[in-house]
Amino acid sequence: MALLDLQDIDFAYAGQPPVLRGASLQMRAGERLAISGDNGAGKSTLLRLIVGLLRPTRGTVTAFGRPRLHERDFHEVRRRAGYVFQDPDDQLFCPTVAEDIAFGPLNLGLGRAQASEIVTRVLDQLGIAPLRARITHHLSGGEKRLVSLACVLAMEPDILLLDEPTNALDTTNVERLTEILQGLPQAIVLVTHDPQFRTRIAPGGLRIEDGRLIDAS
Ligand SMILES: Nc1ncnc2c1ncn2[C@@H]1O[C@H](COP(=O)(O)OP(=O)(O)OP(=O)(O)O)[C@@H](O)[C@H]1O
Repeated sequence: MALLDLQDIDFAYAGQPPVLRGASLQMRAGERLAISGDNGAGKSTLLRLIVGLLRPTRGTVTAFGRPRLHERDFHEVRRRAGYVFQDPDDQLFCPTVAEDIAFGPLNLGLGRAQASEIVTRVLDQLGIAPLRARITHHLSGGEKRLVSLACVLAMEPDILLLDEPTNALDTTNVERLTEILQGLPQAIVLVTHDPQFRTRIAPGGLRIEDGRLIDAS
């Protein structure tokens, strides 16, 4: 079964020319796929369509074996597809790092103690345990990005949707992130402008050109 199956997607923002025109992609469990394309080509738009933050004007989004049409269909998709936004300030909204990471698990109905264990685990996994009690708003750009990833990993998603995850990271943290992602079992859709990072995470790739996804490998 494909985790994701997008068929012939058209999309335009209101009053704008089309961004996507007949875009299709399939992803299977554990697969890694890089999406490249010029600035404004529609990469972030494609990720938003996958999780239902936007709806196509034509074409179908099938995720985890089911067609997804209505808002209620996308609740499960957002739980199982961990989306790390391009801008961490769109992702982080709690006063402290620990609260931000615990938010998703608590929302799923886990108890305080269990959520706290998850916070410890993902902070350790990303090597950012000292950030636990920090005020999110005061973190550096790179720290925020790692905390965004921690929030998503805390939900144990089946697939990660990563929008420019190396933005604002120094060389050491890019290296650490590369090793972490290489070691994860999840499928990954990776949007990045960094060719070296792309090659190490997702050798196979697609490129958005004129609204279509074409083979870039
Ligand atoms: N909310 C919006 N309303 C109107 N137009 C938008 C909106 N969001 C994005 N766009 C436009 O849609 C096009 C695709 O944007 P998108 O953010 O998907 O590109 P991208 O490939 O992710 O670009 P980048 O590499 O610069 O991040 C761009 O021309 C952008 O200006």
